[in-house]
Amino acid sequence: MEKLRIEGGNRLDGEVRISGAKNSALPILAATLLAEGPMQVGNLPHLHDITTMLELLGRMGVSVAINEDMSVETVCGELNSLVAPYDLVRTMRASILVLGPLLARYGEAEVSLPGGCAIGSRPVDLHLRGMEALGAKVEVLEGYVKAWAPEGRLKGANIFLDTVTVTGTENIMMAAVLADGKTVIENAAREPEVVDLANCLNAMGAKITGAGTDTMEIEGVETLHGCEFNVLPDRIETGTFLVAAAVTGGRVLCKDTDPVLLEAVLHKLQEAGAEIKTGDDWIELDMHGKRPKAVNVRTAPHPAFPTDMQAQFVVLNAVAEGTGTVIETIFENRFMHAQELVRMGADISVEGNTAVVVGKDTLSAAPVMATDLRASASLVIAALVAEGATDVNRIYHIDRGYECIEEKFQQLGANIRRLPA
Ligand SMILES: CC(=O)N[C@H]1[C@@H](OP(=O)(O)OP(=O)(O)OC[C@H]2O[C@@H](n3ccc(=O)[nH]c3=O)[C@H](O)[C@@H]2O)O[C@H](CO)[C@@H](O)[C@@H]1O
Ligand SMILES: C=C(OP(=O)(O)O)C(=O)O
Repeated sequence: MEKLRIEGGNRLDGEVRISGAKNSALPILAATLLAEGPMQVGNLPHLHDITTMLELLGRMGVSVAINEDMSVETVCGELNSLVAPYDLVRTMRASILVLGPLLARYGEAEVSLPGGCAIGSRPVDLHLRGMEALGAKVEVLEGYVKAWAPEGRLKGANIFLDTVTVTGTENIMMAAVLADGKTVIENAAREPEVVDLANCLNAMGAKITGAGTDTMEIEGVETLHGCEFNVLPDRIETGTFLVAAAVTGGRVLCKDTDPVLLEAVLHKLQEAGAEIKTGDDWIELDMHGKRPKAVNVRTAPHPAFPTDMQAQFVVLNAVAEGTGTVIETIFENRFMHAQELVRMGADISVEGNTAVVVGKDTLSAAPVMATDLRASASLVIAALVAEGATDVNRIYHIDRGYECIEEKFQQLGANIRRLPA
């Protein structure tokens, strides 16, 4: 298995281009199933999850072509399969996002239940209840969700989500766009990726209002057409590079990003002592050689502090001046990085959903194991400041969510390389 070897101690300094957002690209690729006519999706990040989604679409019978500018063109007509099989779904939970579009346009779908993952149980009950509210019949049999629309077309409905769910909101929105009548989703997720998907669907001819608020209204239409759409910048990749620069006392200019997408994160970085400057599509962080100050963080749905940045801030606190408390309210088991960081000399105690992190002057290198995507990112950041050479193992997690991670860090002056299996 490949690993990353990182020699810590270099202060990061430089510019990095931020890629398109994985969590926006995946639902938008799933939405191409709804388009009668060609769709062109640009600013796609070069990631394993994107390849998996394209493979899933291809297996179902969507024609997929990659253009010279790396945008993807899809044409989705007659499909030869309405099944998302286990071998693909098990590597990527976001495969569940084909459920809504398939039901909406083809009246049936069979999607393997996504497996458990290291950050919590992650059920999909709210997705399924949403489909039922829209008139679908849903059965879970032999590990597969089988859903069909007995009348051929789904029917608009009022749906209240008990818990704010990002992919749940996206799945229900994609099911509702072709339904007969109006759907209202209450307690909808407000994440920028939900808004990006709604913008894309509207560009395809959908009638969605209220995206970005907790109440969305969707007036069903008969058909959707193709369009050209560029996915928004990755706010989590942006935040990861900002934290990496901060913990090394360095400076980074993130280009092709959007400061509006990560206000809560920027606010915490300022509280940690970073100087932050922003423009329309860039963010510059400068620590001026200083050590960060510990900050308290509590994750919650957007616009509050994102759970996908929690692990990175645990590392920031681990090397900061003072003690920081990190509370995880979204996933019940998202502190797997804490144990690995402790092996690098961090002082972290986890009780329930709270990690108390006492800042240390320095961390020390140790072989560590990545357990999930953002945990992997946090280990890389820790290795950048640790004394000695750290090997981060099981990096297939990181390749799900970070494009060319070692090249981008090298560009900023880090000593990092990928070692073959
Ligand atoms: C591909 C993608 O966009 N992934 C993101 C998405 O994941 P994902 O959409 O899977 O996360 P959700 O927003 O659905 O999860 C939020 C909470 O709701 C619970 N829940 C969710 C669905 C459901 O049917 N029942 C239920 O109880 C979950 O267990 C969790 O406790 O949002 C998460 C929260 O911002 C991010 O960490 C992920 O990076
Ligand atoms: C948890 C994440 O992704 P996924 O929902 O694809 O597992 C993430 O992006 O941090």
